[in-house]
Amino acid sequence: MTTLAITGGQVLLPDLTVTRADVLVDQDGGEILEFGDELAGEADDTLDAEGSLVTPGFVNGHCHVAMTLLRGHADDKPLDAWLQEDIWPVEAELTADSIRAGTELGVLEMIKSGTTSFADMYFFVPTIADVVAEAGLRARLGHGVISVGKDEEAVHEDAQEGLEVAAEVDGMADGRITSAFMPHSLTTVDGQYLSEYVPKARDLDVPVHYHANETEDEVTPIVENHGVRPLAYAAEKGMLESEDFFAHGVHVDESEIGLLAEAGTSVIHCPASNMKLASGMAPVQRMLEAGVTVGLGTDGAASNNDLSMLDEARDAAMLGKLAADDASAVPAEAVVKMVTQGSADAIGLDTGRLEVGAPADFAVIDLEQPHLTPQHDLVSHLAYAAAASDVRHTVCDGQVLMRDREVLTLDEDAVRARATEEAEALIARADD
Ligand SMILES: CSC[C@H]1O[C@@H](n2cnc3c(O)ncnc32)[C@H](O)[C@@H]1O
Ligand SMILES: [Zn+2]
Repeated sequence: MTTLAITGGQVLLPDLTVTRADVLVDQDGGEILEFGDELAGEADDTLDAEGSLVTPGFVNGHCHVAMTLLRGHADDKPLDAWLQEDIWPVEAELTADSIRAGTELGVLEMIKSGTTSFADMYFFVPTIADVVAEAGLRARLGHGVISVGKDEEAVHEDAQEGLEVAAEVDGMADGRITSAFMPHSLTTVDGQYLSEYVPKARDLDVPVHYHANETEDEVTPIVENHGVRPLAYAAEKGMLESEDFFAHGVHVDESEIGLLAEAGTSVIHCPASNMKLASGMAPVQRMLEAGVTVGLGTDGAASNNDLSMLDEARDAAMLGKLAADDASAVPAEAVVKMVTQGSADAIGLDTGRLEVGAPADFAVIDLEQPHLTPQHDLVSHLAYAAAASDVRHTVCDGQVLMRDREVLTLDEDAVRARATEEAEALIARADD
């Protein structure tokens, strides 16, 4: 057995207490073996965590990772105009090479900011899976299916691709990659296709992931055309199972919160995207009180505009208070849970907690920084003060992906150069 010891740090436990301990990891099995003192002598390799906080690797519950190529391309518009005028015309020009370059850039940013797992809905998914496998992360991946603007044959091809891709990538990279069927949203995929293809996803035994209740404009047509709120409509379409998860949940009413709590369907809250597109404020405190599993996601880098889950945690706490008009709402403990166990549970990955036998996924945060001094409460620091650049080491499945801020699985300069080149070529094709 090959082992790794993370030594000298303070460790964040699942109950959000912090304890001084070394952590011993089985790198072959990718799991935590032991917490204790002086474990360096027992290990083949060590990672120094003196003056640092050892936390579970962060889990990004909703992303479109290759959208890093569109970061800063189109800002300051609401969702519909942004997608239709700026984003979709450029995405029509994406190639496998651009997706590879954008995904490499996105996973590089994730590793540098302590994210070890993510859920992703996009195009050219086998290429995304290759990059995830090489970079060493965990991910639940799916092809985004859209019916609007397509003839019937094209929609069937798209939905079929969604199923085939889910079957193809599930279990790749020694099980670090899993999949889902991913219809884009309740308004961009016509009901007849949801009725036909969601049961086929059940036959594959994969969850369903989609966008829902993001803007008022998305709620109104469903109420008008189907006579029910969007999540009741989702339930009619079989998309409200306990393994399913959807992004946003901004405009949900009490009846829908009740449906979610009963069904066990999870919500991925994306506060930065919701603020930037002015979509609204999700009732996160209400959903938590009702027992809904809430995770956190960045959404794509074009509506955020970064992939840092520490930023997302702080945004969730701040926005949650504003939404509830209550400073005690969505406290530090809640967002630290959301960015670890909450997102992991929501997207159905067995990670997000540091205990013996759990997957060896870590972010190690350097606490010896002015903005993290003094250290009254490390959970408070994680929620409100720590930044992506404080992440020292990142470990996923027992493998060191970043050591002392050097990413070991990707060549940072080459990734940035390729992404710059591919992003410029993509925009040029779209402008032609
Ligand atoms: C069909 S692949 C995914 C699709 O979703 C688009 N997208 C990015 N951000 C959002 C958002 O906040 N709401 C809805 N759709 C979004 C992305 O550009 C892809 O086209
Ligand atoms: Zn999204």
